[in-house]
Amino acid sequence: MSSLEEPLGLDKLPSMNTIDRIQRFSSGSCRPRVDNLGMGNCWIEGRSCRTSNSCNEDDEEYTAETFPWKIQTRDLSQDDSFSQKSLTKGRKSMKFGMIDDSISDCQSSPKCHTKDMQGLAYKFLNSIPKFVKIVEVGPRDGLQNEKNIVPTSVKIELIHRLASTGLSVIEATSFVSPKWVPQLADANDVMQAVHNLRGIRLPVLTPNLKGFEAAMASGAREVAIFASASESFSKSNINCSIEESLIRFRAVTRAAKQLSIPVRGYAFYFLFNYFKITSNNCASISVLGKQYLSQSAQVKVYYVSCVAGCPVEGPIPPSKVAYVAKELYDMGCFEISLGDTIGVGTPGTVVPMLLAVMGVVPIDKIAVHFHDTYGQSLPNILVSLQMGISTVDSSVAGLGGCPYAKGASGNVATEDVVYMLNGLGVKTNVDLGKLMLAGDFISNHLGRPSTSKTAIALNRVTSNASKISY
Ligand SMILES: CC(C)(COP(=O)([O-])OP(=O)([O-])OC[C@H]1O[C@@H](n2cnc3c(N)ncnc32)[C@H](O)[C@@H]1OP(=O)([O-])[O-])[C@@H](O)C(=O)NCCC(=O)NCCSC(=O)C[C@@](C)(O)CC(=O)[O-]
Repeated sequence: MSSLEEPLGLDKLPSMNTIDRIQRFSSGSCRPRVDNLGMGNCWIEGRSCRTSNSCNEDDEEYTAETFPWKIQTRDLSQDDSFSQKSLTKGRKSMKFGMIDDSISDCQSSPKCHTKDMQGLAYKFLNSIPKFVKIVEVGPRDGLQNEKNIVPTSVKIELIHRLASTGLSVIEATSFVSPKWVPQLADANDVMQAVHNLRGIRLPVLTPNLKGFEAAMASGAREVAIFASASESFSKSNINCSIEESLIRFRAVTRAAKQLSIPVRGYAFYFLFNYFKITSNNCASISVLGKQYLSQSAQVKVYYVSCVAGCPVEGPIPPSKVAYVAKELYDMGCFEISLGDTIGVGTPGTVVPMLLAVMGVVPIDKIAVHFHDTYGQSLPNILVSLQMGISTVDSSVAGLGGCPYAKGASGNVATEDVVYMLNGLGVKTNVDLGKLMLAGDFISNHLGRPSTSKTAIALNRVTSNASKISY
């Protein structure tokens, strides 16, 4: 029998459809409900009732304490008096949390306190989209940095498994120079094998017209271009300046438009990149005091995070990211994915960056793409959702750890994103169990454990359950 500290099994995970509950309460009516949280089978004005005509007053305390946002009896977004109070009177108001110490005036009266606390929770959760599109980038961003070549057949199997989970977008590969990214040299073979998958979008990266033409020949029907917000790193990643890259990308978007091919744009804002530098200019490159050495002796490949700003150009302002994002949007990209490539961003830096981009690109065209090197992806995603972003990039099993840069890890794990969204009552259409099978498949092939904490916890439950002797 698993003890209390064991994680819940897949079939027992709480699936609070919080957003629906809040809206349901504001109508004040009671509706019978099947509730796997044991929260009673009917709610009136946020109180858990056994039947629709006998609400048990005692439950209110239990509910208020455990799920303060559930006792929502009015739609606060219309109630200016409350929002004005929490917005204006608070001395320590947080930008998006509206936490201020005027709430403490309510401490003495439970009624007032409960209502204010419900209001805060409502404000934290109400702006979160009801549906989030997950863009799975594991087969491309996840695998591109793998040192050992993954067989084409394994890449194809991974895409098929991901396609069975309910994911609607799976980034399949890149049509880039095999000298730069040997792992994806089999791009054509992969796309020939999967391009006919039904009901799934399979975008591929194309840095220039050559890549675009190769992608079209392979059967690809959607492409992605990728620009950086800092000169020096544009040169290291795609061997040209930002402006030159934009010229190249305009040629790709023009060609794509003629064939009605949708183009996604990536804008890197915390640049993760690599300089191919000879030893004599190593000294100038050491941001964060760390230098990551490549495996190859003859060329030192340094991975430099420019979170503290570009070692050459200094801080990269969000306005620069907004400039690149707007250029990509204006040339016809249907969506702009903002990439925190080595995961150094925090909610404190993500918010101003998103505000800058939201000033020039419609919010429903913005996606966020977080790597989890510093464990900041989920808080960064949550704050993005609270700002209204509804497209999140992620990588099954958290693939993408860079074999050259010690400590640099992959994208946020898709399993962890789905678990958090399920818990928030946000729909994704992704089956977590099937997703974990895909993650197990690729992790077993790579010979290393998944970095998804959700997968690790749930797999532990399954293995414990299988050990229980009956
Ligand atoms: C862009 C180039 C090709 C320019 O590279 P270049 O050297 O400037 O290009 P070139 O025109 O001089 O060509 C050099 C060689 O590459 C060939 N070539 C030229 N273009 C292509 C192509 N499309 N596909 C295949 N081959 C190509 C070309 O034919 C030539 O072959 P050679 O004559 O030497 O035999 C090179 O810099 C490159 O491939 N870079 C790789 C960029 C890359 O894939 N980076 C990783 C993806 S971005 C990313 O991961 C970040 C993101 C998006 O995930 C967001 C985030 O995580 O934050």
